[in-house]
This record gives sequence, structure tokens and C-alpha cells, in this order.
Amino acid sequence: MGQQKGLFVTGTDTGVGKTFVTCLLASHLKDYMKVGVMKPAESDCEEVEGQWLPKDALRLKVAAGSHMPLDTICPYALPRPLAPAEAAREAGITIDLEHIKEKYRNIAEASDVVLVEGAGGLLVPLSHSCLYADLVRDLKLPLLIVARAGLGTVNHSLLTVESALSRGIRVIGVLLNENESCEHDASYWSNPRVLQDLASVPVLGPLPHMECDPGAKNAVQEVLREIERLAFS
Ligand SMILES: Nc1ncnc2c1ncn2[C@@H]1O[C@H](COP(=O)(O)OP(=O)(O)OP(=O)(O)O)[C@@H](O)[C@H]1O
Ligand SMILES: C[C@H](N)[C@H](N)CCCCCC(=O)O
Ligand SMILES: [Mg+2]
Repeated sequence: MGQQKGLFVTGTDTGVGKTFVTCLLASHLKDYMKVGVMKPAESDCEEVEGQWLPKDALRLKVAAGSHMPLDTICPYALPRPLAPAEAAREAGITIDLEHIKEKYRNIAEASDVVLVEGAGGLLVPLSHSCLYADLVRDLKLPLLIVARAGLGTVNHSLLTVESALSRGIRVIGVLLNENESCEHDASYWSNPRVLQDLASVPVLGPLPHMECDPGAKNAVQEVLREIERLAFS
């Protein structure tokens, strides 16, 4: 597979804003690129008309204006709110990495850029024999790490960076994201500097919480342009 323009988005945890950020990036890029999106496996899906609906994947598809079928974007939609490997085991499904790679190739062939969202963090088990980190490496995609902006994120971010670099994965940066509330604690202001002093990769943001920061829209545009520069130039 030639060097595909793309980006894999992981997080320091579940709920940190991977989908939120990937949708913003997809929406930003689609004005002048054919944007492909993928959520290789999604757990915690709800049943709609007899099907498991992957909400993250649907959000990505809409944000990118993608015409790809949802079951190509998300080959494995699983019911239980667990790591995909465990959710698949409970559903009696075997996650096949080759099947995921085939769907990825289908998307990549029809796109200028492909944005892939993981599930939870980098070392979450995707199948019985594969972590998300293994998929990132196999797809040869650079990695964006989305992290909470507040207290506790320095350790989580550095652990994830170290884990990725030790596997030969290119990390374009850590994006600090205010995913939960508007109360910016002291660390919200100091974390970017503290983390940049310790991390060997760029630290982006913090991306403020959309609902409570009037300056958020400008901050978003600045962060998206920086991600684009780091990942695709
Ligand atoms: N900067 C932000 N401003 C406002 N809301 C945000 C922001 N970042 C995240 N959120 C919200 O926080 C919640 C969790 O974000 P999101 O679903 O993107 O997390 P995730 O990392 O994709 O989770 P998962 O591991 O389940 O895929 C969502 O409701 C999302 O809209
Ligand atoms: C259900 C949740 N929203 C995600 N889709 C899956 C998160 C898996 C986390 C696994 C773990 O680190 O414990
Ligand atoms: Mg998500």
C-alpha cells in the first residue's frame, strides 16, 4: 500500500473527544478534499430496526459528507459497551484484521485523505490478537492523540506518546481538549507548557469546550490548520 494521506485518531481514554475532533477535521477538509472516514470497530451500539447502529461512524460519515456505506466505514458494530475485542467475543463475532484492512483500502482508493478513529485508547484490544496500536502500525498512518485538557492528562498523554513511539508509530501531536466542562482548573492553563517541556512531539490546543467559550471557534480553526500542517504537509 503506497503512502496514503491519512491520520489515525486515538485518545488517552474513552470519551476524550476523538469523534468530536475527527468530525471537526473532516468537516474542515471536505471543502477541498475527498475525505474518507473509518471507525474500524465500534462498541456500545444501540439496536435500530434490527441492526446495531454505530453512532460514531454515522457522525464521521455525515461530517465528511461520505457516500461510503456505513458497514464499510464501520465493519464491526457491536452492542456491549466494552473494548471491541471483548464486545465481539460476547457477540460471538471474530474481528478479522484483514477484513478491516480491505475495507480501509476501499475507502482509501476513493479518497484524498482518510481519517480513522480508534476506540478508547491506543492499547485497547481490537481483536483477540491485536491492539489498536498494531492496526495503526499496519496501516502506516500517523497518529493524533486526543487528551483531556485538565489535571491528570500529563501522565496519560506521555504514556500514550511513549507507547506509540516505541512501536515505530509517527505521532503528529497531542491535542488537549476540554471535553467535559467549562471550569478550567489551574492545570488547563499550565498543561500545554508542562507537557511540551516533557513530550518529544507537538502539543496542540487546548481546544476549549464549545458550549462555554466564546473564543472557541477561532481556537478550533487554529488547531485544525495546525493538525493539517503536521499530518499532511
Ligand atoms: N471541545 C468540546 N466541546 C464540547 N463538547 C465536546 C468537546 N470535546 C468532546 N465533547 C463532547 O464530549 C463527549 C465525548 O466526546 P467523543 O464522543 O468525541 O469522545 P470519544 O473519545 O470519541 O469517545 P469513544 O471512546 O466512546 O469513541 C461527546 O458528547 C462530545 O460531543
Ligand atoms: C464503549 C466506549 N464508548 C468505547 N466505544 C470503547 C472503550 C473501550 C475502553 C477499553 C478500556 O480501556 O477499558
Ligand atoms: Mg468516539
